Amino acid sequence: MTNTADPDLQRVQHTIHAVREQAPLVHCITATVSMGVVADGLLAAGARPMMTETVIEAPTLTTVADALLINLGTLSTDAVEGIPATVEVAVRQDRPWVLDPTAIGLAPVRTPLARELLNSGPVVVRGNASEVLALADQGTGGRGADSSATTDAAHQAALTVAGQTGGAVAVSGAVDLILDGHRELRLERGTPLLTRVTGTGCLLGALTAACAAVEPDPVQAALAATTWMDLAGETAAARAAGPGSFRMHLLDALDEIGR
Ligand SMILES: Nc1ncnc2c1ncn2[C@@H]1O[C@H](COP(=O)(O)OP(=O)(O)OP(=O)(O)O)[C@@H](O)[C@H]1O
Ligand SMILES: Cc1ncsc1CCO
Repeated sequence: MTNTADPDLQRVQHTIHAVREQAPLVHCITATVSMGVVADGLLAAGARPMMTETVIEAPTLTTVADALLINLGTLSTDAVEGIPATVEVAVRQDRPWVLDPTAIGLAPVRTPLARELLNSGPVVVRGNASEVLALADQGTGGRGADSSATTDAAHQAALTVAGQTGGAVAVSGAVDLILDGHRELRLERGTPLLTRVTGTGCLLGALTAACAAVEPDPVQAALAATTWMDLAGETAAARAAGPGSFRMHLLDALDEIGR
């Protein structure tokens, strides 16, 4: 990233440097299919991952975390029990936590759980357009984990969710939308290759939690994480032959940004 007079971008650079300097410990309850890329992506960003989801361990381990990610991607029976108790610890300790309501809509357990969790004040809700629409009860979700709606279609739903949490909402896609009750930012960066590797949205949620650990403004934290991901995606796309090498180059590019 080059230096710029844009105050938002300067603050993005500052947040990325702060993640590298402070190496926040991010506890992640995330989809089993994305655990590897989430942990490796956090390490590439200079943060420290910790993943476990059981009620007998996750709340205790979260007492020493700097931020928490709750991703409902492959919601296990262990996590159904572990998530509320772990969120309660983060809230009690005044640690930022991020909700990624992956693949809600059709699923009968995660959908009401995600809506209930909004009452516990996630600093950022991060999801694709279909997930944010379903969260606000304005849509039935995508087919599986992918979005079937455009970011713009989820604008009103994002405002509704932000009104419920008092925090920020980040809608990802070809266009990324980040807003709270007062501000709105749009980014048209990244690469379609980010949709060809599983868990890049989950990793974006984890990066958002890492940024929220060092940046108290939820909109700025979401902006820093989204910019980081999108720029790394662009660099990786220029080097990759396809999805396999893109995954490898994505981790390298996340590591390079902000050094
Ligand atoms: N068509 C696209 N062009 C450019 N960037 C994209 C495109 N689609 C998604 N992205 C980027 O990919 C990243 C992940 O967003 P995406 O919307 O694919 O998440 P998701 O659907 O929740 O992902 P997953 O469920 O696979 O974890 C974001 O940084 C987003 O900006
Ligand atoms: C493929 C898949 N299924 C549930 S979560 C997930 C990863 C993308 O969110």
